[in-house]
Amino acid sequence: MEVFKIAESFVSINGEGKKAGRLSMFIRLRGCNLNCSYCDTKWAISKKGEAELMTAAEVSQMVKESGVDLVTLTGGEPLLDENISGLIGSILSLPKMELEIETNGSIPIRPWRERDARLSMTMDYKLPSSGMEESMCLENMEELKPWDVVKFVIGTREDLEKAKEVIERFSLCEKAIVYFSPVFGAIPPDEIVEFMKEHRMNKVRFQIQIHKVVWDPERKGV
Ligand SMILES: C[S@@+](CC[C@H](N)C(=O)[O-])C[C@H]1O[C@@H](n2cnc3c(N)ncnc32)[C@H](O)[C@@H]1O
Ligand SMILES: Nc1nc2[nH]cc(C(=O)O)c2c(=O)[nH]1
Ligand code: SF4
Ligand SMILES: [Mg+2]
Repeated sequence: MEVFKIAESFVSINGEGKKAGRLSMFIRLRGCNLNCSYCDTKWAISKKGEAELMTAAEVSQMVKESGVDLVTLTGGEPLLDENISGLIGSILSLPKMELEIETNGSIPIRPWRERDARLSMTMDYKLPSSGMEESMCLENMEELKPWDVVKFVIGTREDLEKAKEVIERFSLCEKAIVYFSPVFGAIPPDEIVEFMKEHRMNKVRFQIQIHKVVWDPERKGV
């Protein structure tokens, strides 16, 4: 029986993406293949370290008992787990359950594309200030569905220019929902809005991580 390394699980309001503001059950898997300069979850990058080992059936039972109707599968990098299909299937077998997967843009999303509109991807494009841009899997740009999100987490002016270039090169606003979000505390948020105004980026949405405003930004489990 496959087990998953759950670094933490909790119910909170969703602080990011198109379902922001709604209650969600967060399931954070351990282990990541990248090491973004700004990562706010560095403690979960290593495969080692504290984790609860749970089967897909145990996770879906926990979700069912939680009473929420949305799951955010995050990490670390959730798509790194070779058995992740089993966990996705198990969560989606719960009636009316919605599932969003936070993924870093370096892993092909194709294997999970044919499933169900209840499954959406929130996929990052890692910009220069992350130090991880060369790991981006550009084939993913052709796999996006209209209900997916592409998120640009922006730390510098150079990041803004690069995000604009990538949006135009892959016509991203025609393919998915596009967000700009500041690296928390790294760039004045109004600089991002001014850039959007200057370039009339009518289809890009601006977002700040809500949970970092509601709680101490360093706090885990929220
Ligand atoms: C911790 S990551 C886990 C999922 C996956 N590894 C990824 O990078 O998408 C979840 C989201 O938090 C964002 N994030 C991490 N650190 C951040 C920070 N300091 N400020 C803003 N967003 C951040 C990431 O860019 C990603 O969109
Ligand atoms: N409240 C809250 N919302 C979130 N949305 C995405 C998160 C993540 O770490 O992937 C996250 C998180 O860590 N907390
Ligand atoms: S890919 Fe996600 S979890 Fe991994 S280092 Fe970057 S932000 Fe952190
Ligand atoms: Mg987070």
